[in-house]
Amino acid sequence: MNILVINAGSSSLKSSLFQVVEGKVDATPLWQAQVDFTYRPEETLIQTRRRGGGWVSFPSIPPQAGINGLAPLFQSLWQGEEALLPGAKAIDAIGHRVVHGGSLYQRPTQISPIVEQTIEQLIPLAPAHNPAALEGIRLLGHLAPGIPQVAVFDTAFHQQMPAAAALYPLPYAWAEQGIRRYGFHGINHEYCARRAAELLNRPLSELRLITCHLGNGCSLAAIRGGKSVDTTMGYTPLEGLMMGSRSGSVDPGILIHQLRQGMSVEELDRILNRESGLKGVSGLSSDMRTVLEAMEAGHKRAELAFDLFIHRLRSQIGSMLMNLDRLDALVFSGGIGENSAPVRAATCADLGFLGIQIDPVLNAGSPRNCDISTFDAAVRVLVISAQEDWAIATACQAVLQGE
Ligand SMILES: Nc1ncnc2c1ncn2[C@@H]1O[C@H](COP(=O)(O)OP(=O)(O)O)[C@@H](O)[C@H]1O
Ligand SMILES: CC(=O)OP(=O)(O)O
Ligand SMILES: [Mg+2]
Repeated sequence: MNILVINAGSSSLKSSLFQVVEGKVDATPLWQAQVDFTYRPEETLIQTRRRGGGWVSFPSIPPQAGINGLAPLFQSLWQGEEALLPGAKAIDAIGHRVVHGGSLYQRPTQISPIVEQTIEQLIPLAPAHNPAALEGIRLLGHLAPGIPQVAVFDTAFHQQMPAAAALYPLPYAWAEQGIRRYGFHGINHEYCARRAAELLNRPLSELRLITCHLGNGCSLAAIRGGKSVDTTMGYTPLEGLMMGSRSGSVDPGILIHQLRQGMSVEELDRILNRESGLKGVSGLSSDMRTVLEAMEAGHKRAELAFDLFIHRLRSQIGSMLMNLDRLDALVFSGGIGENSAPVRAATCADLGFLGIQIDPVLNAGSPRNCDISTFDAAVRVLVISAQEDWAIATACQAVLQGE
């Protein structure tokens, strides 16, 4: 069985082709692609890699062509001399990451016209994400007709959160209209919880975890016995932590003020989603690497952006902690969580009173899927590589096998 995964984001797309071997999705994909639509104004960066090989460039497309312009990339899998598969029919299933599934979808779901319609209806709640997922679903439906497609929702893992965590203190009628906290990055929070249980060699059912997904979008989850009991993102992926270019939570009074001053809704949306966070405060970039480099070179606003990021991260870890009766492990994942020793060190600094203490040598040593806490710390601190694509393929396999 071959499963193609499409993980479409607002400005990038990741894709992987997995093989099911002896009933399990093989962790190493046969093929991977990374597409960056923001690489240059006139050029999309497309790179592909086959199992065992290095990244190679694939002919670029104009960024305005968007996901539809990627038809040759996907077709290259089953067409031409270099094709990996004998025809599109050799793909047994296509799995898509869909960021917002609303209240309807609590588990991965095979895509039908109704599911597609719902994803479309949810665009206002995830305007930077759901349109890309839809474009991917439609493109593959066209390129590989008849192959089952499965939507794996980032919201699904948080659907069981208790009402006190899932609702806002707003008029209850709003909650009845669906204005409630959904939470996101569930695919990776759930994966991290399972992987943490493996690394700790303990049953997931008895673990109390806080998972930190720190990528371009950032969120935390408090996980009790494998279930999400609270998370920092809410109705949209704008709530919660400070992110690359998103503000995270701010006083809604500020938004009312700006609207009263005449700012348009579109402008406010753009500023909160694209011009805030690390980018807005540093004035430099939404990329943590750039912020860290500038900080080392003495750039004051980069330092301020970093300090704000850490302050909010620590505050919200504290908030997640209060949903648990103890903490077994704090998990770092996502591009920042996996790669930035300074972020992990600053997040865990002086938390010995909570039983959190990391080993500076282990932390600095490019940890991958391992424990970086000191040997006697009560709380384990783990670094876990996000494997969203593999998790999507695994969910996709389960749906097709009727599990
Ligand atoms: N070595 C590193 N040090 C600090 N930050 C890093 C490092 N490598 C990647 N990052 C950061 O990870 C973020 C992107 O995370 P990623 O999970 O890849 O994004 P996405 O949410 O788009 O999947 C960027 O802010 C990037 O700067
Ligand atoms: C939901 C979300 O914020 O996703 P990403 O981190 O990929 O932007
Ligand atoms: Mg991501």
